[in-house]
Amino acid sequence: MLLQIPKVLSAEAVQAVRRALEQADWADGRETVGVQGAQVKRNEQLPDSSPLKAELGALVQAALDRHPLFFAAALPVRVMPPRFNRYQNGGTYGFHIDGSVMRVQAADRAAYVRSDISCTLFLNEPQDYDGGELVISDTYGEHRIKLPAGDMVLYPSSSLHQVTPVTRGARLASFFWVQSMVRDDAHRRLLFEMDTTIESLRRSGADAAAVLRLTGVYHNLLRGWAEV
Ligand SMILES: O=C(O)CCC(=O)C(=O)O
Ligand SMILES: [Fe+2]
Repeated sequence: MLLQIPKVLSAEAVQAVRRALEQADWADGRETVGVQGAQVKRNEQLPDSSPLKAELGALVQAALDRHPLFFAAALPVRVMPPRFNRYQNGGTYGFHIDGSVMRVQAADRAAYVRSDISCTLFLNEPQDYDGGELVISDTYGEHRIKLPAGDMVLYPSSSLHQVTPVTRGARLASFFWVQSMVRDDAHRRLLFEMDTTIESLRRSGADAAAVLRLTGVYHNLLRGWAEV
């Protein structure tokens, strides 16, 4: 499922993150990627050891925790600490596939996250730069994504994707991966559709007993599919 989640960060939070990123020390994005990715990756990132990365990452993670749509769509069990990237002067990240299993910290060999879902949270406005589209290729074709600051896209980590060259200005984003309690994307989508439909039925004042039974079906499907 490819889903856009609006307003993960407020305008004020976006401003604060962007101001902090203006002062930041950036590193070559190839430091956090394998051989395959390094051939096509031309961008900058906050180093994993950077205190600013930890601070801004915590802010993003807190915003995700408050967002009901993120929980409903991702059913997160583990989230990689968010990273931050910048593309400018032709910066790009050619077609690649994200690593399937990631270590949270190089020193901690026990902490792994399986990447079920990839997320990009846009931190500046589409009119600030040319190019920099996130192109996601799946069985339905190619989707080109470029969102307002504060909005996020999530998509299955099994998809090939690229970021097209930024030919004017700079593109700033936060990106991270989620291990979902429901590994199968098709199951996750069914649960998301059921969850949001139950919510609209509830809001429209539908028959409470029927809504209760449907809620039971939702939870019993989740109980069957969840790995926690
Ligand atoms: O910058 C983005 O939107 C995506 C970055 C990406 O695909 C990656 O770092 O694996
Ligand atoms: Fe990627």
